[in-house]
Amino acid sequence: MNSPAPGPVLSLHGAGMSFGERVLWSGLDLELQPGEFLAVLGPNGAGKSTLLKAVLGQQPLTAGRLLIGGRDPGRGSDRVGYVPQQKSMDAATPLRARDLVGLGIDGHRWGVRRRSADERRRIADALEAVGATGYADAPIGLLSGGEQQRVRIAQALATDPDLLLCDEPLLSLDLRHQRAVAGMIDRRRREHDTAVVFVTHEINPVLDLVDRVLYIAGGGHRIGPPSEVLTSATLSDLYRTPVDVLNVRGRVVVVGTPDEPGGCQHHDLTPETAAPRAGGAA
Ligand SMILES: Nc1ncnc2c1ncn2[C@@H]1O[C@H](COP(=O)(O)OP(=O)(O)OP(=O)(O)O)[C@@H](O)[C@H]1O
Repeated sequence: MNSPAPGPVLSLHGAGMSFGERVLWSGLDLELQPGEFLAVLGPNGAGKSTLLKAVLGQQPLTAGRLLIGGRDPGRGSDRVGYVPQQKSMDAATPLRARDLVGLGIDGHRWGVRRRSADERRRIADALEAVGATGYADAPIGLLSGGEQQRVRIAQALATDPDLLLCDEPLLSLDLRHQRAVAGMIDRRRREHDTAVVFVTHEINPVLDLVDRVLYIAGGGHRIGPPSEVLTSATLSDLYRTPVDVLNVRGRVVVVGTPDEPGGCQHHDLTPETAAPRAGGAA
């Protein structure tokens, strides 16, 4: 395992992202520590995925500074693992799960080549860590959504990154698989001190794991522990309209956000069991 660089894994200072007149976010200050779990929330189009692209070095900031382990972000950095938004793979995709994980290690190289014993071991270890050894040689397109998601996480972790970026990794998974995927990511950060940036529309399945929430909406943002950000007062202030955050049977439910064309959105932000840590949310 890489020993994590001392100091923050990710730093944003006065960071901003705009497209023309449209400001997605601005004045964003964040220092993410090793092992920290940051959930990024917000309505469609708020700029959550664009934040991940900035961290990946694919979209330059329009203001401020972004550093990964004290360095400028770069494409293909081994320090950053990325689980992209789920797209179902064609059944005819000519790749095995094992090959997809291998691309996490050497995907930047051209051409077919034999892998070293060390690379083969790293691939096998990554698959084992997510419980995917049993289908390592199955064509990726024939795996279920939950199985494919495990393989994507194995791919993102194959280089032993200091920072794991996940874009809606729970999308279209059932409750059991949501728990399994969230648990896998949590175990990783606890055992390897990997910092996690987790973009999601559903905070509930991960609420007990989250250290801080970054909530982006309408060009503004709030950042802090769930109990401070997921409150009626904070979200009403952010949305500049009355928003209620309810605690319903252990779930955080946000009511009244103006994200939908029809007006009020009723949007279930949290999971299924256990009293959430956002205790002040009701
Ligand atoms: N290169 C670009 N040029 C112009 N506009 C862009 C560019 N990249 C993203 N956008 C716009 O920025 C907005 C934010 O996109 P982004 O994908 O970050 O949203 P999101 O918060 O991840 O949304 P969702 O929850 O729907 O996935 C969108 O309206 C998108 O069209």
